[in-house]
Formats: sequence, structure tokens, C-alpha cells
Amino acid sequence: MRLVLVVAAALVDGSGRILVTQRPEGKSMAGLWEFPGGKIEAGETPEAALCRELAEEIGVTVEPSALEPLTFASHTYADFHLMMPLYVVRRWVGTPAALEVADLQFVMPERLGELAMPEADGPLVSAVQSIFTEISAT
Ligand SMILES: Nc1nc2c([nH]c(=O)n2[C@@H]2O[C@H](COP(=O)(O)OP(=O)(O)OP(=O)(O)O)[C@@H](O)[C@H]2O)c(=O)[nH]1
Repeated sequence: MRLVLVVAAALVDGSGRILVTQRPEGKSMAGLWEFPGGKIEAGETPEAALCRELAEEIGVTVEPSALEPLTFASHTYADFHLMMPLYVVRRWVGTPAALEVADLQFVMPERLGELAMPEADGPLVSAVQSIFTEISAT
């Protein structure tokens, strides 16, 4: 089984909404909503890869120090095993734009479950919902 290393981010805005992006036509799992990010390239740290992907895909600048580890996905697909850390990002420069994604939206955490997302994302959605529910309950 091929191991694929991907890194992703949950950008959280001032209203506690989470950014999700839609996979474009022509890619695997096209049309599904996901946390922005992508594959870690040879010689890259996960943090550098994530900052690069966020700049390329949605045009925002994120400092590596703004990446807060939250959880990870370890999920077997038909043809590869995905290992994907998820970071929370609360600080960035620029307005997210759909540069290399089909679309994007900020949604309240409790609405994430209504979106069609990749299989691997189920536990990530639960983790995001539980941490942001905790924060708003305090
Ligand atoms: N960025 C991101 N990728 C995810 C998520 N969940 C998930 O299963 N993935 C999978 O992780 C891989 C991310 O790779 P990518 O999006 O950089 O890959 P790519 O454009 O080359 O697409 P490819 O799958 O067609 O090779 C894809 O297989 C994607 O389906 C997620 O929430 N965010």
C-alpha cells in the first residue's frame, strides 16, 4: 500500500466559521469539499508545504508559527493510505480566493456535516466541531 503524505488546514475566521474548498474537475474526488492543503513534496517540511499550498490554492499568506496542530487523518483508500495532519489557522494575510480550487466557503462548524467531503475527513470534522463547540461554550 502506497503511503501518501498530505497536510491540511482549518482556517477559522473571527466568527468561528471554518474555511472549506471544493475539489476542481479533473482531480480525484472532484466536487467534494475539503480542508485546503495538499501533498508534501520531497525535501519539504509539512509546515512549509502547507504554507505553500495555502498561497497557491487560495492566495493567503500564513506564517509557519500560526499553524496549530489539531489532529490527523490516517485512512486507507482503495489505492493508497492517506496520512494527513490537520492544523488550525487563525491568522493569515489576504482574502481567501478560489485560485486553484473550484469554490470556497466559510461555514459554521456544526454545518460541516452537511457537506460532501472525502471519507478520510469524518474524524477531522468531529475534532473541529468538538474543539470549537468547547470554545464557544466557555
Ligand atoms: N487537501 C486535502 N486533501 C484531502 C482531504 N481529505 C482527503 O482525503 N484528501 C486527499 O488527499 C489528497 C490530496 O492531494 P492533492 O489534492 O494535493 O492531490 P492532487 O491535487 O494531486 O490530487 P490527486 O488525488 O488527483 O492526485 C487527495 O487524494 C485528496 O482526496 C482534505 O480534507 N484536504
